[in-house]
Amino acid sequence: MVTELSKQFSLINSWINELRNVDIQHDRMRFRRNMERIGEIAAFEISKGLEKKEVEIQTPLDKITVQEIAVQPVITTILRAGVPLFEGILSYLDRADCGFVAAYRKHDANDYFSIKQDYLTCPNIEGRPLIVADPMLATGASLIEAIKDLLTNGTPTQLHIVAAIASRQGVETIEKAYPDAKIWVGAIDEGLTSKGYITPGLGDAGDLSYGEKLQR
Ligand SMILES: O=P(O)(O)OC[C@H]1O[C@H](OP(=O)(O)OP(=O)(O)O)[C@H](O)[C@@H]1O
Ligand SMILES: O=c1cc[nH]c(=O)[nH]1
Repeated sequence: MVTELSKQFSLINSWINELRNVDIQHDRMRFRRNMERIGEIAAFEISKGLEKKEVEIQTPLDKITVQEIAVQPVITTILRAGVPLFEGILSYLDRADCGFVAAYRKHDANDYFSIKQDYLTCPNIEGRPLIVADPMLATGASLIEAIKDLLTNGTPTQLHIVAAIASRQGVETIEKAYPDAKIWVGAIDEGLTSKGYITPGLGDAGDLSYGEKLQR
């Protein structure tokens, strides 16, 4: 199931507009903060579907029985572009555990690329909700590789994928690979270039957050 968070107009539309706008997106602190804000909204939406439990707390005046998250999720991301979106999610789901995957596009002489993954560190996800943050769901190849590896750490109760911008093709690829996943995306764009860039998209999320990388 996919939820496009900007479909119903709200503040999130303005933040996505700023991520895309060439006159604004090079303000790196604002770019990262807008990614974080999308992560915060996604975390809030995800929290509505988390399993709840009843707990009793003591106020200064009385006891009260309230609802709390029953099982804390594990929040994960793909380095490096995913970090600001991840930080936004973690700032709301602030008792979660966290995991990290490093993946990059390795280009060949014809500029075709494959996904190279060389780092995974993640707590046990058995019986817990798993959230995977990846700001740009382009072809979906990075997410598929990352999730495949993450699932070696246990079977989650729920799988949530959070992206700021996704291509229609990327969403369909993930839906096919993980039909039970809940996909939370800021906006879905129709285009994907031959080099795997979302159009109109926003360009390179990692470079805009942290500086232009040297090609490997
Ligand atoms: O859906 P895909 O086609 O796999 O592409 C999406 C990947 O591209 C982005 O990473 P990028 O390589 O831009 O990040 P970096 O700057 O952190 O290397 C993004 O964070 C995804 O991981
Ligand atoms: O459009 C895209 C695709 C992959 N990675 C990005 O940063 N942007």
